[in-house]
Amino acid sequence: MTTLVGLVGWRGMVGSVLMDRMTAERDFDLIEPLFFSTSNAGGAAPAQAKNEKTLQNAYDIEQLKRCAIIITAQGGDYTTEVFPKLRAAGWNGHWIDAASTLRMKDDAVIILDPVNRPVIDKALAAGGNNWVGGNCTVSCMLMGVGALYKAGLVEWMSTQTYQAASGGGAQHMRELLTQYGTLNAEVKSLLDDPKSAILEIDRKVIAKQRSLTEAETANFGVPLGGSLIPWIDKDLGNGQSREEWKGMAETNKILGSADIPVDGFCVRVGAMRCHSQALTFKLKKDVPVAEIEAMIAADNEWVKVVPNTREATIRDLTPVAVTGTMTIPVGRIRKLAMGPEYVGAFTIGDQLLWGAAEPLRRMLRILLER
Ligand SMILES: NC(=O)C1=CN([C@@H]2O[C@H](COP(=O)(O)OP(=O)(O)OC[C@H]3O[C@@H](n4cnc5c(N)ncnc54)[C@H](OP(=O)(O)O)[C@@H]3O)[C@@H](O)[C@H]2O)C=CC1
Ligand SMILES: N[C@@H](CC(=O)OP(=O)(O)O)C(=O)O
Repeated sequence: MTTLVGLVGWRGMVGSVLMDRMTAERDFDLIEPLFFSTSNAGGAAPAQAKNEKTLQNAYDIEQLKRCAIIITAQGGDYTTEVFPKLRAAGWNGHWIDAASTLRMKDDAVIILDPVNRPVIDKALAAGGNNWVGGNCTVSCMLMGVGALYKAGLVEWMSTQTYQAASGGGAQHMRELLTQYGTLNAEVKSLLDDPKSAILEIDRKVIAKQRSLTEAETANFGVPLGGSLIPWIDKDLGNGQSREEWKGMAETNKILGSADIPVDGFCVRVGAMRCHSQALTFKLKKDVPVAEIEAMIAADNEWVKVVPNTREATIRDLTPVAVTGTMTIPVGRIRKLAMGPEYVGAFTIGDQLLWGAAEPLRRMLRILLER
């Protein structure tokens, strides 16, 4: 009998990327999907539906209990409300989740199988059934430079991120683009005149940015278009943002390692859906750059080492080059001035693909192929 797989959050931004990837990889050929909705129970399920063509109520525990596997990209509030009720009702199926709610629970594994398949297999053998996608920045980083961790070479790592608007959700992407449009409109006539003074344009742009209304900055709280925001997620009260805290906590949990120090600054920039990051490694020993490049390149089929030249970097190591692709480029790999064990690198990933949707559908495949 085909496995009944519940899909919750399938029409959201992460869910839509997940549906596209599942369709492209023919995952639906292997399952009987049961689609849920928090807002439109009784409505029509999407085209991928087979026998069950009606949307079920995503809060109906009895309907959820029918599923052997549930994949949710509905968000943390949904997980907080539904997951405990479902387990309390005796459901022992597999829960695959994009939200961060359950990530650090002892009985949950952060799934990123090209990096931590042994951790997943060990949990499966022990009867584990809670599988949670990692933070997008952490997942994209480990897809790129996981080889150095696997080889036990990393003494510590510092990361400075350049995170896209999509990390906040669909409304944040819209807000960013609207701001860009507003700023452009403000100086359009001056831009059209090649003889206009650039400092006049600059003065008008900054005046507009500073006078954006509450409605125009409702999602980010401050202007992002033409600016940046060096704080992502909650304030932990110790000087660190929650996004920065995830770097070390999740990296170590994914790897099943002891506490390798990972820290740095997480910054929101005006990119659309690719998270970029500059990494500084202190390695445990001096390893030649060519060896580091070879290790990284051989780690998985998606990572791509970009030669550390201007031409290759500006062509292949940008959000514009990477968006919508599964490729994780790692470039700018070089020894730093601090000493032979200090290595710098720059990496980028589509935060909706490897950062959110892809690890979920790959976990589904792992469960189906057992
Ligand atoms: N955005 C990101 O970068 C990442 C997000 N995540 C996790 O995934 C969760 C979902 O994020 P995201 O996909 O951005 O959230 P969305 O807001 O795009 O979607 C969440 C839900 O909102 C409902 N919804 C209401 N109006 C609409 C509409 N007009 N279009 C589509 N859906 C609508 C849908 O539920 P319904 O069909 O039931 O009405 C949908 O499943 C997050 O809360 C987070 O936990 C994880 C990693 C990265
Ligand atoms: N916090 C990330 C997006 C995200 O959803 O992260 P998490 O899955 O850890 O809550 C960002 O804003 O870029």
